[in-house]
Amino acid sequence: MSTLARFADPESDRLDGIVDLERYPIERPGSPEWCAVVADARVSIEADGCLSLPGFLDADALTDAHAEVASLAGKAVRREAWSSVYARIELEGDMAPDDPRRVEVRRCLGHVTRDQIAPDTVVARLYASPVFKAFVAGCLGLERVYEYADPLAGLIVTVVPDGGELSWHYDTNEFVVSLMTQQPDDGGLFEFCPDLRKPSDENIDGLGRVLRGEADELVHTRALRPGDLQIFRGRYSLHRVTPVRGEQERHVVCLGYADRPGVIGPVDRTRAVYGRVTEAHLLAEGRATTAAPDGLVL
Ligand SMILES: O=C(O)CCC(=O)C(=O)O
Ligand SMILES: [Fe+2]
Repeated sequence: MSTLARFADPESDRLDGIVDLERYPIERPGSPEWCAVVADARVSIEADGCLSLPGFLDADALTDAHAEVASLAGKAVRREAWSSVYARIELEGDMAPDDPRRVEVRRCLGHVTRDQIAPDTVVARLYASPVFKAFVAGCLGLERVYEYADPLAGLIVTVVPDGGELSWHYDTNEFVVSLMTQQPDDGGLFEFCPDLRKPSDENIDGLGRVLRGEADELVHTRALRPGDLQIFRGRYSLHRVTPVRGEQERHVVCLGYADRPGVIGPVDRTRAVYGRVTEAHLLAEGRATTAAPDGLVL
């Protein structure tokens, strides 16, 4: 498809040429084939909060996505920073130094943010596609999902170089769909503790046990491969990317969605994680900064 044709309709319903539709026939929401794929997906997501769909991308789309993401990743600044699992410095003021909510863990990676990703790239087209959103909603048992309104974090590439990692954390938005475009030589595994926190229950004890390495039985591991899609409840399941080793960086695209419109990351967290904020973050700052509708730290 020509670049102009793609730009003309960034919300095109067509997923052919992006998704391997023979393996995952999801282009007609509600059809018997769609319902069968979604029913299987729900079983996995209910089992441990994380669904993996191997070989989701069409082979040519994966070649394009790999090249597009690698070119963007070349421009991403690698930053090392330490922060709590919430990265909410404003909330830590009165807590004891050994409170699990303020224990600092290491992040060392680069980010390509949504404002740097052109709308005609494979990943941006997938992200905005109404058919794809209907599929994600179906897998999660929801009527619909909304694009995460955060102008930086809504669509993001994590670029993890040799020696880099993304330690334990919770996300602000409910669901992340991740898509690997480049696998590292070694390491870079995705680890998660399904539903470690639940609406109205931060589970501080469980958090402390995981941070102290005393809860291996709660930790699940997934090794993604290029072209695989993963759907994951990152707001409730503590998760991390283990250290990467070797020359080849790890490139993963995170397509963020929420269960309601207008979700945007808080200013302090956005600054801690991405090193900058936008006007939209500053404008949203007047809203509640400590709790979301589910009673958890935003
Ligand atoms: O790179 C990944 O697999 C996950 C990234 C992640 O958890 C995040 O960016 O919040
Ligand atoms: Fe995350």
